[in-house]
Amino acid sequence: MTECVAQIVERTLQKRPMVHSITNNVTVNDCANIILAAGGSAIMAQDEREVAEITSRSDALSLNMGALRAQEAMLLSAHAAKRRKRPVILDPVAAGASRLRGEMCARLLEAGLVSVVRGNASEVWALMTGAQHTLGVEVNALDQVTEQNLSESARRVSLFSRETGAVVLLSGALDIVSDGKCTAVLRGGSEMMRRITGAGCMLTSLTAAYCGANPENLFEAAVAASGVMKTCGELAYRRVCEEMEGTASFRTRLIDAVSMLTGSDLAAKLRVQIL
Ligand SMILES: Nc1ncnc2c1ncn2[C@@H]1O[C@H](COP(=O)(O)OP(=O)(O)OP(=O)(O)O)[C@@H](O)[C@H]1O
Ligand SMILES: Cc1ncsc1CCO
Ligand SMILES: [Mg+2]
Repeated sequence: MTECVAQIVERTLQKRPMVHSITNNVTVNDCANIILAAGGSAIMAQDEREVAEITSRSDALSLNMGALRAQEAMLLSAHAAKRRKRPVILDPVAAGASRLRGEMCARLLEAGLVSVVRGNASEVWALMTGAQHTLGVEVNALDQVTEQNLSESARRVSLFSRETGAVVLLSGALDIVSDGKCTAVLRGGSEMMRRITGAGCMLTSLTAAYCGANPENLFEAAVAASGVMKTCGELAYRRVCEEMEGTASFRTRLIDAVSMLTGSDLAAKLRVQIL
C-alpha cells in the first residue's frame, strides 16, 4: 500500500490532472491552491451553459455542498463525468443541516453519479440515516470516530460504501477509507486542522486531484489524499510551533507542505493500517 500511495503522489505531479470544482465561496481559493500544490490544475465553473463542456475536458469533478447553489450545474457536470468515466468526488458539507443538502446528496448518490464521498463523521452518518446530526459544517463531538468505536465505525463506513458503490473517506482524528471490500485507518494529523475552515474542503480537493491522475485506483487515491493531509498537517503544525505562529499561518504552512512533499517523503512518513 505504501509503495502504491507514493506512486499515486508522483503520478499526480507528472500528469497534472485538471480538476473541475463546483464548490462553496468560503474555501474556494484554498481548494484551488491545494490542487496546484499536489501537481494538478484547477478550474472552478458553475454556469449551466458551460459546466458539461468543462467537466468533459477535466480529469475529475469535485462537488462541494458547502454553500449550496448551482444544483442543476452539478447534475449536468456529474452526468458529463459519468459519460466520460471521470471520477466524481462529493463533499456532503453539513448534509444533516438542511433538507436541501441531504436531498441533493441523496440524488447524486442514488443516480450512481458519485465515485468517492469525503465527509466528516456527522456528514457521513447523516447520509446513511437521514438523521440531523449537526447544525453546522463541523463534526458533532458525539459522532466522532475514536479508538473505542473504531471497529464499529469502520463497519458502518464499509457498509455505506457497498450501499452507494462509492469509495468513502470519513475524516477526523482518525480517517477511515473503504471501498466496501478493503478498509484502511489513518492516524496522525493535528488538532489545529479543526481550528481553520476548509481543511476538509482541501482534503476533498486533494482526493479529486489524486483520483483524476489515478482513475483506476480510487481507493488507493483516497488513502493517498488522507495520508498526505495527515502528514502535511503534522509538518505544518511543527513549523507554526517553531515560529510561534497561529492558525492563519498554519493554513499557509499546510499548503506549503503539500507543495513540497514527494512520493518518497510520504512513503517514509505514512501510517496506514488495513483492517
Ligand atoms: N482532531 C484531529 N486530529 C488530527 N487530525 C484531524 C483532527 N480533526 C480533523 N483532522 C484532519 O483534518 C482534515 C479535515 O477533516 P475534518 O473531518 O475536520 O473535515 P471537515 O469537518 O469537513 O472540515 P471543513 O468542513 O471545515 O473543511 C483531515 O485531514 C483530518 O484527518
Ligand atoms: C464555513 C462554511 N460554510 C459553508 S462552507 C464552509 C467551509 C467549511 O466547510
Ligand atoms: Mg467539511
